[in-house]
Amino acid sequence: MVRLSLGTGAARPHRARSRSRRAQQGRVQPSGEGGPPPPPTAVPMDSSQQPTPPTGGDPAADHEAAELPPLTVTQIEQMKVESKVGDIYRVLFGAAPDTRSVMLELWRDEHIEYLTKGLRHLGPNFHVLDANRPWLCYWMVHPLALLDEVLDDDLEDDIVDFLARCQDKDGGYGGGPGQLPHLATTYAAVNTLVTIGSERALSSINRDNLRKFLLRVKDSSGAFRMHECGEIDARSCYTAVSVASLVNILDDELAKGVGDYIARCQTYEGGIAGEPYAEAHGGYTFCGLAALILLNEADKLDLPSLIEWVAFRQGVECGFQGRTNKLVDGCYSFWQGAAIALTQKLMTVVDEQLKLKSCSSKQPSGKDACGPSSSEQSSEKSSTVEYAKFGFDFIMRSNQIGPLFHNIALQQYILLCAQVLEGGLRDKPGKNRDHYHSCYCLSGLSVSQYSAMTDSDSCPLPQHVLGPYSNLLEPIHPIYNVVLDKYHTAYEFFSKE
Ligand SMILES: CC(C)=CCC/C(C)=C/CC/C(C)=C/COP(=O)(O)OP(=O)(O)O
Ligand SMILES: [Zn+2]
Repeated sequence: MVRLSLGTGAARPHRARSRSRRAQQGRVQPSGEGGPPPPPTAVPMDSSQQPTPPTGGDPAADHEAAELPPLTVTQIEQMKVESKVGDIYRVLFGAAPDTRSVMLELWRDEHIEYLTKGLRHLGPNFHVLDANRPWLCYWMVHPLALLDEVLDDDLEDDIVDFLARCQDKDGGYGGGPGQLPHLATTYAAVNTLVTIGSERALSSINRDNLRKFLLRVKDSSGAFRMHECGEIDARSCYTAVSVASLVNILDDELAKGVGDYIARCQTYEGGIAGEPYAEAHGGYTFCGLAALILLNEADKLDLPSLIEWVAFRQGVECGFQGRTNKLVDGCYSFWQGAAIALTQKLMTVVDEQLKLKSCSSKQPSGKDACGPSSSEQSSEKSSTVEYAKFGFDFIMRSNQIGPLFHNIALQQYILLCAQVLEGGLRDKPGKNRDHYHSCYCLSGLSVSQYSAMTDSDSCPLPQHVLGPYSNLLEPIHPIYNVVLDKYHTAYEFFSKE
């Protein structure tokens, strides 16, 4: 096994940590409206149990004063009574909650420590995931960026060097040095490099070769294979389109036929399956919708039925399930949460489709009565399309409607059920933490915190951030799942080329 040696580079003075604009605004006391949502009814509750008694002391005493939101004991007690957080916690963990759980606090320092330690020990500790090492980089680098944690320069350089060794001489990235290039690890490597964001990181991506690799894995149907002779699914289409769009190499040749393949993956339930005639799943629903937006072909989907399917995947436990009749899982906070958040900017298409639906239900020749469908209009698109602009324009667009899921309830699931006290996040209570779930639970938390805002990078109001305002994460570009500031840097960088 080739070992990734991290943290061994020559020491350089560290950059000053620059907290973001949002973090600099400091903590804001949550307003009354900002309290936790109503209790999730499916979590079994013992009605004979009273909320946890007051601790009797100053809840701030355990923590540095500067690190605490200005909540009084009475306010915390009131929150406990209103939200039954104490009850839920006791049922889940069989113990009285600590103050930070009751306050629904994001355990930032613990998560940062867990993720940073993981990055520093990437070589020897993860040999079981030897074919996934760019993923491991992404699953740690991205949540650290969400937490606004700046990596040491030498660590960043080591990651850039390692990913350069995973880059195939003929394009694309393998799971480790010398491994076959694969679309999933290519996506993970490109997103990691964009998140690092330095000139060195961005210029290490060989775009000409990446385009050749993408053409090699493009099937005659238009869809993509995960690797040469590999499988085709909605995930391979998304990862190909996402990296091509991000590094500004997406063109008609790469785009041709992908949208039609993805549209064929939408099922009778409304969600998107991995392949035509398979079962709708949150992971593929995100992939399919995100890819279609990057291709400016979201109107090829039946969006009202997609929205309905995703919205009903949020369970009484407050988290999302990945498919019908399955258990909720923290990682779907992103796959389902981001999919439905994306539709908040697609309401014009949704309205048009609803109008067409009502026309065609009134008269079979609804097409004549209502004019051409948006799909018919989209086939008239010009052939000199600036594809990278679709990702850019989409994020600059305002949300046309508020959240179509319970954004506060989702935050409650992540903070109360998915967080591990020692740092890291997980699928659900009883499961172990891991870097994949840490990445996607925090990505989902960010999406839900910003979902009530009209503009994607404006600061959410305190009532949209469950728990102390210091829980607020960096916003992401939800199509690529990279932190928004990092996306803008990459967009500028690759627009110049
Ligand atoms: C960018 C990229 C690579 C995206 C991948 C998207 C993604 C998460 C797809 C899910 C794949 C899948 C069928 C999981 C089911 O697992 P399961 O049966 O263990 O879980 P379930 O019970 O929750 O359905
Ligand atoms: Zn999961």
